[in-house]
Amino acid sequence: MISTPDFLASLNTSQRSAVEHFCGPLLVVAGAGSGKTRALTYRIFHLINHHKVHPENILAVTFTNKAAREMKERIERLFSQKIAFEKYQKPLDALTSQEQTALRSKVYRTVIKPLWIGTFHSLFSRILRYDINKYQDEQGRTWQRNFSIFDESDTQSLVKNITTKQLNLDDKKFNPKSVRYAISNAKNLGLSPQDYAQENSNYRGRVIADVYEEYQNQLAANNALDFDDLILVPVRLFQQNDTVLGYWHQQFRHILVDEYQDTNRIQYDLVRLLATNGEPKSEQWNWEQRSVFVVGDADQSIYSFRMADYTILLGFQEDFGDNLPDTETQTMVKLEENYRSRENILQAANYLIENNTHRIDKVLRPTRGSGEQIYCYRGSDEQAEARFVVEQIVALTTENPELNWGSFAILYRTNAQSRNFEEVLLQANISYLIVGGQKFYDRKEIKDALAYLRVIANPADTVSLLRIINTPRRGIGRTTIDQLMQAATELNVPLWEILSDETSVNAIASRASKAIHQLAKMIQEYQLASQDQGAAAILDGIMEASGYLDNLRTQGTDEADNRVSNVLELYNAMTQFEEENEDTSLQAFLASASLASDLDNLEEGTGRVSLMTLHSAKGLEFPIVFMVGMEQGLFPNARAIQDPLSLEEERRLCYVGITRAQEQLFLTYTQERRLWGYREPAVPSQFLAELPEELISTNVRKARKTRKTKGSGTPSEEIVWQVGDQAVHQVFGLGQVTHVLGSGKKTNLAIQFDIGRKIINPRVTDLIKMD
Ligand SMILES: Nc1ncnc2c1ncn2[C@@H]1O[C@H](COP(=O)(O)OP(=O)(O)OP(=O)(O)O)[C@@H](O)[C@H]1O
Ligand SMILES: [Mg+2]
Repeated sequence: MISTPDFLASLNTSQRSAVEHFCGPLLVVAGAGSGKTRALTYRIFHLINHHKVHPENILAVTFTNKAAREMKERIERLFSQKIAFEKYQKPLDALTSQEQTALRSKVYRTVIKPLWIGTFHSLFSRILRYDINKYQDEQGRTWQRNFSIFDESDTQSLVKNITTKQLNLDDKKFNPKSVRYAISNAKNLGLSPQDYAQENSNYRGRVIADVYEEYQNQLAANNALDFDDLILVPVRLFQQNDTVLGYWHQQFRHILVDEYQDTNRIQYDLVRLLATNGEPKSEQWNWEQRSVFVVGDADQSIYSFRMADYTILLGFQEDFGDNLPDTETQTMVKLEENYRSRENILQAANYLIENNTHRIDKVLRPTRGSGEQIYCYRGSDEQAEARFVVEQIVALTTENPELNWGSFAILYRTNAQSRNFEEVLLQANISYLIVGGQKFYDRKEIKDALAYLRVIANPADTVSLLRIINTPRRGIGRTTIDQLMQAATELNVPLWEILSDETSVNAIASRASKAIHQLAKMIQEYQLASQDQGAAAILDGIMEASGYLDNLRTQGTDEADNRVSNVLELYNAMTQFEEENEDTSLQAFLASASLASDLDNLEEGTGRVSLMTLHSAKGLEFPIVFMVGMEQGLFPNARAIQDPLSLEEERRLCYVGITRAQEQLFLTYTQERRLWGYREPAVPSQFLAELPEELISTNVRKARKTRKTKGSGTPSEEIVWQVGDQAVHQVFGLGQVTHVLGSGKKTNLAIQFDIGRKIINPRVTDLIKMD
């Protein structure tokens, strides 16, 4: 008889005590790579498995959507394993593949789907879908539950329209970008336009407050929110309406937050309101069957430019803990072992961060052998630097069969630094992934498709309606559109109300009226259909009915073909969304698309070198890390050199970078770099000098020049794939090809794996075709 394994056996004593903590507040503080995220993940499993907490009563906040997805996968694995033992007395792997699939999809449905795991933005946009109709802002503006979420480009153009067209402001004095930034900051501090005007009583402040006020009017007129509203509106709603707050307070009995050092005041208010039902601090807080569990590392706080504030983490125990009935109750756990990095890497990181004055000292002990020295390399210029990095990647993969391209990360301070690395990687025929490059959802055709869907879901969304009114061309000219808009503005109604009324259209638009009627009729049909059809079906229908896809198909250029495959990829993303989520409505999908952050790449990153900024690397780990551009003025950046507090934040960023590396770390800088168009001599970063000399080697072994490219088995490139083929993927295991998307060099495969459908590029991902 095989007994069920102890699932917490892979945790150390401190992690275990954090995981087993049941009710009341708990703060886990610890350095990088000490298993904080792991403890948080296991605690969710333990709450459900051991304490029998219902998954829908758990709210877990992650920093990215990707982290949320990984956490769900992990918890699903643990549960499937547990059930395999209980039901079959066997480990999961020993079951037949049918048994595994059936078991795992049941776990997904019953345990994972009902969990509330995601970023602050995605979780609270979901809550607003239920309750925003009960909210009113200080000027009496209201929103409906089918609200649109405007992204940065939508909000930018709203602001620009207000500053240049409505208020006739000078573009140079009131640069729309900086005005938008000021509004966003105001929202992050919880300031309304009136509050803002009070705090900034000079001319500029008053003007920005006016723009802010008008910006709010327009958001409301479009029944739209911006990203900041997704946090600010719930806070205000909870403060206004006890019933709504009471409902969600009851629902979320256990609240967990990862990366707590990077929360800002408004996000903190949300956590505090939900956990305490808005009661003032007193002995009334009832911690029975309820907990707040946060994990973080003040040394990794790197988002102060988004108002993140690590003193919130430092204040946690006082905020939540000092009025507990039982003073013996534990409110803090420290983790002191690092499981990620080799000792040399860890020592360097610890040494560096000690240069910061604003910190609490903590212990971080290595558990792994010392490993190689840290290599420091100086290239003559940025091209030599890129060549060096790529040569090392080639040499290391050739020498070490366990490494593949996915084992490497190149981390830089600013996005612009990626170009040289991309060029050399391309020449060497090495596939790479830019994390945080152009978002899938920012591509023109995807924005067009989403605009159609947004108009169907929320006809008041005039911004989206204007985007598609004559896309593809249907003979509705600029003058007609202006006249329709003018009527809408004068009557103070959404454009849709004019456009969908035959009589009004006939009166305003003579020649184009037939085309407008057709458009309105088509949108109405799909509005009706969306009441009982899933989001993917609606996309499919409207893209054909509107002639959007036909228009691209007849163009016959590579670019147009590419756009068609992107729309198909969107379709696939939607079917995947429908499989993974409880709420499959159009609104729910649109929210998830708006919130797909630039760190979530739709395509798979396995088997590719990752390129990203140091900020994007938070929470991640890679066997081999290159930190490039280690130069004064670049890293630390020029502003920070003048300002001690910013310098400390740059140093924390450097600490984050170093601690991403598991096996080996490379630091590179140049003798001379082209910056802002000029060639300038470069000065090595002061952070290099802060590392202990004995850990650093400047004697980088010569990389062997080799042309060998890596990839196991037959290169996937030569395989011709068909629907129905069986494919084995390194990570996802065995799957079946359900669609071949695009053609020739652009072919992508949709493959159904146990964990769900994925779109895979067979030219960059190793796939084995089964006979
Ligand atoms: N008790 C343990 N035994 C073995 N490995 C562990 C243990 N705890 C964590 N790990 C491993 O150590 C690595 C780092 O863990 P994790 O990502 O949870 O750390 P973290 O504290 O969240 O790091 P960061 O501060 O960078 O977010 C992971 O690969 C994880 O699987
Ligand atoms: Mg973590």
